[in-house]
Amino acid sequence: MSENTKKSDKATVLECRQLSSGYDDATVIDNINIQITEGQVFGILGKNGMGKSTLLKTIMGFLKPINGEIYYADQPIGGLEPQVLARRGIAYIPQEAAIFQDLTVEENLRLGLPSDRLLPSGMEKVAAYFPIIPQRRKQFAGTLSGGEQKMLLMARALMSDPKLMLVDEISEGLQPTMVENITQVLGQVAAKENTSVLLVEQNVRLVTRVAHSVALLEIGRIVQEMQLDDGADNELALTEMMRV
Ligand SMILES: Nc1ncnc2c1ncn2[C@@H]1O[C@H](COP(=O)(O)OP(=O)(O)OP(=O)(O)O)[C@@H](O)[C@H]1O
Repeated sequence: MSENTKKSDKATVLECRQLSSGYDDATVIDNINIQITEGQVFGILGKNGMGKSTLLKTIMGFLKPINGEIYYADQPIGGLEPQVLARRGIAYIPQEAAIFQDLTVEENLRLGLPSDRLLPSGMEKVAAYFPIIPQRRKQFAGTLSGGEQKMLLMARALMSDPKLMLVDEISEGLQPTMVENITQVLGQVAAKENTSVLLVEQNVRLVTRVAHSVALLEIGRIVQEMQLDDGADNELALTEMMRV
């Protein structure tokens, strides 16, 4: 049975068809085709400047596609505003720590919710993945460590019960133990909540540990795509590919 046949029993959550995007006249991502099913973790590996953030910003509506289409839950979403997509269940975790430093952890979390009434159940959900977050609810977010700030970003995304999470280089600048923790949470979220995750990264180890499929992005184009087989030495193979 081909991989495509195997994938077809799960609903497609995100599909990019011949997607191109960029800034002003400069095309940065070019003719991208990806398909992500429910509960699937899809990793995109690429070095600096290859277009990883541009791809996520385009899917999230911060940039308008130059060409091609984006479908989310079978509906075209290309060009819709980020807040519309957030309400429909897409959570975006940007590369920069986009938290409000002068607000408490709890106040930051509230901002991700349509109503304060959802805070207790949201906090309960977050506690299962990041116990430290409820413990620090009264602490100013700006006083959290870099890793804890990334946890807060993920916690805020999780509280909105997303169907799809777009995660931009979450491992950047983090200690290996923190990367390990976040990797485990991403895997658990996909498995338990059936959330799909599109992860763009330079960290081959993280992607190999958690992703079901991986694509290699080079200068805005996907040059290789593979399913990650359990047991195979995917980390070594992907590290070699990244080096080329
Ligand atoms: N606002 C912008 N205006 C013009 N060009 C931009 C802008 N942001 C990014 N670029 C260019 O687009 C290309 C891809 O950048 P992008 O940030 O998508 O790459 P990346 O793979 O996420 O890299 P990194 O890992 O360094 O964040 C780069 O050449 C970059 O200089």
